[in-house]
Amino acid sequence: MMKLGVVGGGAWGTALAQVAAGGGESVTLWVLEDEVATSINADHVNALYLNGISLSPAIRATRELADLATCDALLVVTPAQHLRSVLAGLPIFNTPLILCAKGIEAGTGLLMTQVAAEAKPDAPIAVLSGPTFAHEVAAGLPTAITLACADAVLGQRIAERIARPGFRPYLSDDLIGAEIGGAVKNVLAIACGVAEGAGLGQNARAALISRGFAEMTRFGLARGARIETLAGLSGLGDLVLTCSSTSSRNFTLGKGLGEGMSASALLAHRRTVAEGAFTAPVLRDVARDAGVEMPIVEGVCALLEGKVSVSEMIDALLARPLRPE
Ligand SMILES: NC(=O)C1=CN([C@@H]2O[C@H](COP(=O)(O)OP(=O)(O)OC[C@H]3O[C@@H](n4cnc5c(N)ncnc54)[C@H](O)[C@@H]3O)[C@@H](O)[C@H]2O)C=CC1
Ligand SMILES: O=C(CO)COP(=O)(O)O
Repeated sequence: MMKLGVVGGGAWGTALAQVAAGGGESVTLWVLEDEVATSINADHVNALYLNGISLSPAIRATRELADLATCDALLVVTPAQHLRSVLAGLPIFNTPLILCAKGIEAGTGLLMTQVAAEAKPDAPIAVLSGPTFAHEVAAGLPTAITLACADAVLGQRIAERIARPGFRPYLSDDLIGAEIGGAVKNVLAIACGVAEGAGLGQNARAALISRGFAEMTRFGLARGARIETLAGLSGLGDLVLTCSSTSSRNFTLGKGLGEGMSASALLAHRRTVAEGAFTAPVLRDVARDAGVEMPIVEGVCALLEGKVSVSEMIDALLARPLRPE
């Protein structure tokens, strides 16, 4: 039995630890905050990030990255902007890393697989991504997810280790496709939240999802992703989920913007992560460099940066030249 560790004790890391411990196997979960470690080890809850879920007693929280050194594989679930620093502190070399963050690194424009390859060049890499609200997964509700791994044998071993009756990984070897879907959909979910907050109606949301998917596809294909991955769980599946629900932090951030609040007010003092706010400007920049048109992403950036009002953002999208679909 593969001994799994989890790096990151936010909502998703905790939910994945719950999945990994689902058969009673012991799981070590590295967390940043003392209070999270205490709450998990003493009371089997993560009151800060995943309140209301009873966790398996087989999950042991630690604040020492060194405690993960004996694991056979690690689910890495830090926010995207902290991946590099946390990997740098991990005392492992060739332990397989299953990357679960959804974002692009600010400053470098690198995807999570590229950051991991720089930080741990000898570690085999997999990507786990899909339409997966943490609280539903932790509660055991039915969920399907993409597990992308270049090494088919390793991918199969990981899939068998994490599969549960209600948690179904689908295997792929398209790591780039799997990670691009998750990174881009967060930015598009902000746009859909804006439409909701501004009361623009359901037609507008469907248009943003469809035209957003066209942007995701253009960007993904330019980076070597495969269309079937983008149209699968980790792309379109996650886009639809995140663009349709106030359970999404990104959608909720957009809703606040659409209601007229500023990004700085909405992002100040928040503990949980809305990855799209960090990914939007770097995605815009790498897309521009690659000559890929992403008008919805451009609009979200301008709104986050306070350069346009909500109505100016919407008007700019509606005033674009008519063109074939
Ligand atoms: N919550 C969800 O439903 C899902 C989240 N994800 C992805 O998982 C990743 C983690 O998100 P969540 O678990 O939801 O986080 P969260 O929003 O629940 O918690 C924030 C996390 O950031 C950590 N953090 C803050 N400062 C840090 C630092 N300096 N170094 C390392 N860690 C730091 C906190 O300890 C905490 O674990 C994100 O990329 C997110 O997009 C993916 C699928 C589902
Ligand atoms: O990635 C997610 C669901 O698949 C969670 O979305 P949010 O980060 O917007 O809450």
